[in-house]
Amino acid sequence: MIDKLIEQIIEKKSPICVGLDTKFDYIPQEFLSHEFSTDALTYAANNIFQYNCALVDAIADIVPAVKVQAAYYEMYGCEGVKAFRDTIRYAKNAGLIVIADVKRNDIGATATAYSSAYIGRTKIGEEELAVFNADFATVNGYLGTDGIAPFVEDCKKYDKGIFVLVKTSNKSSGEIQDLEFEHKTIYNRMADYVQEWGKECIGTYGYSSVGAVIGATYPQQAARIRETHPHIFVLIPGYGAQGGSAEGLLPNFDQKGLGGIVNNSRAILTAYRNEAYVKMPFDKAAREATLAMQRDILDTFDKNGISYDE
Ligand SMILES: O=C(O)c1cc(=O)[nH]c(=O)n1[C@@H]1O[C@H](COP(=O)(O)O)[C@@H](O)[C@H]1O
Repeated sequence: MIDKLIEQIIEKKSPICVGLDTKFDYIPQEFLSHEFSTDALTYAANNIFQYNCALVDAIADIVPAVKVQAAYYEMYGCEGVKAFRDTIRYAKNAGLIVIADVKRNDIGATATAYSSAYIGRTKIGEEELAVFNADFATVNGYLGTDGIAPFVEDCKKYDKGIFVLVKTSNKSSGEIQDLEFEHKTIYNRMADYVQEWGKECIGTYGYSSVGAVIGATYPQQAARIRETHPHIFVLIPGYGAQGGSAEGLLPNFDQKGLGGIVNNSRAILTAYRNEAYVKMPFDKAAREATLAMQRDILDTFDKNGISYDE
């Protein structure tokens, strides 16, 4: 799966993932459907799905992927989870690669069930069903190898991928991840495991379908990880609303502009509230904000001799 993602990144010159962390409150009043259906949760979930469809239509030709963050759907109950599933389907039909941001993990047997749900298959009698059928899922590796192995198996079996949390973007991520043991930080040790777990999933560009999450807010840590983990492809959240800069993304990338994909959720979802785009409809504003992000990254690449052209 990593090769398919990389091919789209090269084709669109866009190492960008739009985050569909869609809250009902983000939807502008004028877009809300007027028929207040059966109950509030159904109403919210239907509107969220419609909003996502309009956003996907607005950005599908300029980005390779979307990341659908499950928490923003679970908060609307079963109806929200249905919107999550339908959003994944819609984005895939639009030709996008979909990352299910579910950050799952558990003991091996239960991790197998999570993996079946998001990237594998659920067996019912003779049938095998791809339930949420995302291309990638985010996972938490801090339970160790038995909690990740089922996901890796499904990556191989069904040509899927995972991103394992290594160094997260949030302020308190250092409380545990930066602790040192035998002269190595916990996050660096996790990166060692990610490289080991993914060694049979390396594609033609030299990156593995078993990737890592490293926040844009921690460029020095990203540089340290990159020194010794050349095969790890990185999902990089934290650009935009969390303050990560294009300069700070550089340690993740090689000279061909490969090695990572940068997520941006709120700053694109709610771009219509930004002064720069305030007169635009939300979908046009989202597209413009995405194009501005692409320019920012490509200009920074250019200044540092990084290019998608041969
Ligand atoms: O796994 C993630 O995607 C993730 C990891 C991390 O370290 N930090 C982080 O912000 N995220 C997710 O990335 C998105 C960031 O959203 P914005 O800050 O609005 O761009 C949210 O969906 C977070 O849950």
